[in-house]
Amino acid sequence: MILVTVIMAMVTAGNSVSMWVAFHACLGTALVAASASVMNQWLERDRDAVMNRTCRRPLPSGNVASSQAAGMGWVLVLVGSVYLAVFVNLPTMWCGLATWGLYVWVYTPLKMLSWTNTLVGTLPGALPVWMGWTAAEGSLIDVRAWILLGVVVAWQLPHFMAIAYMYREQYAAAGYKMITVTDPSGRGAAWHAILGSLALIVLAVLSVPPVGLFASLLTVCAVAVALWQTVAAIRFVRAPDMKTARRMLHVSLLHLPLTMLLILLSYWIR
Ligand code: HEM
Ligand SMILES: CC(C)=CCC/C(C)=C/CC/C(C)=C/COP(=O)(O)OP(=O)(O)O
Repeated sequence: MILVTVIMAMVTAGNSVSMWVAFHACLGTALVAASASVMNQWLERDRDAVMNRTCRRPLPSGNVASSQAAGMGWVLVLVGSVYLAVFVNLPTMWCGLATWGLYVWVYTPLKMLSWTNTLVGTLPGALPVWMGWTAAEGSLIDVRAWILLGVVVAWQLPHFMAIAYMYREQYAAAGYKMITVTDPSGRGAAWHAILGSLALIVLAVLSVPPVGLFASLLTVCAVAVALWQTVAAIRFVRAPDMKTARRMLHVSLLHLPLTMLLILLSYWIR
């Protein structure tokens, strides 16, 4: 899904991108993102062993040695960054390194320190959008680059608050300071999800602007999808439990691809 956000941003940046640049941008992003995942699992190997959700991963299950993982993480980020610099461009490489640094060295340690970690984590989750944007030679002072970033930032709130609630006991056992651990009532998580969903309604209008009849129909669809996410968040606020949390997660997994499709359609008919 990260790569789908990259492709969506590349297309909507407005400069026609060759298939080769698109391919190189996706492969380079995948290499740097793979490194981020490996480094995250290397740093969290002991805590991953405690959680049922993560204990079967390669490091805690003993299939990969700690030194192998660390080596692989560093090689992947090095190869991925050089690849982006050579085959795409330097701004994309810098966006990739910033995403990687924020995820591995800011978000990952912050999970042990403060419930604000998720707010920080939304940035590396969304920044690949800017990798696609810069790969297409888009300017980062263009307001549309910020709107697209905002969509993926806001989307992660209902997405992850559902997960933080579903696995709150495992997170607590591993020592993570997720908001559902520091506030087990689920109310704090629920409000994050509501605010994220409300922001998604505004961002739906901004990212799928109603300029013309068919475009307005697409705007209505984008707002309807964001409202669907908001209703799931409201149900979770009113009764935080496994059922309402799982529903909110499932809606989020449909919300982002649907919104990206509508953004692409509204770009193509312009
Ligand atoms: C703060 C940021 C994020 C956090 C903390 C987070 C965390 C998680 C976790 C823990 C799961 C596993 C749920 C389970 O085991 O039941 C998950 C699932 C998923 N996430 Fe995220 N995520 C974040 C951002 C993103 C982003 C940016 C994308 C893509 C654009 C994404 C796409 C997905 C998808 C497709 C799934 C379902 C597939 C799976 O269970 O592996 N997430 N997320
Ligand atoms: C180009 C590049 C570097 C892309 C990286 C994008 C990326 C990995 C985004 C994930 C965002 C995020 C905060 C995930 C949760 O990790 P977690 O540690 O909470 O998940 P876990 O508990 O399953 O390990």
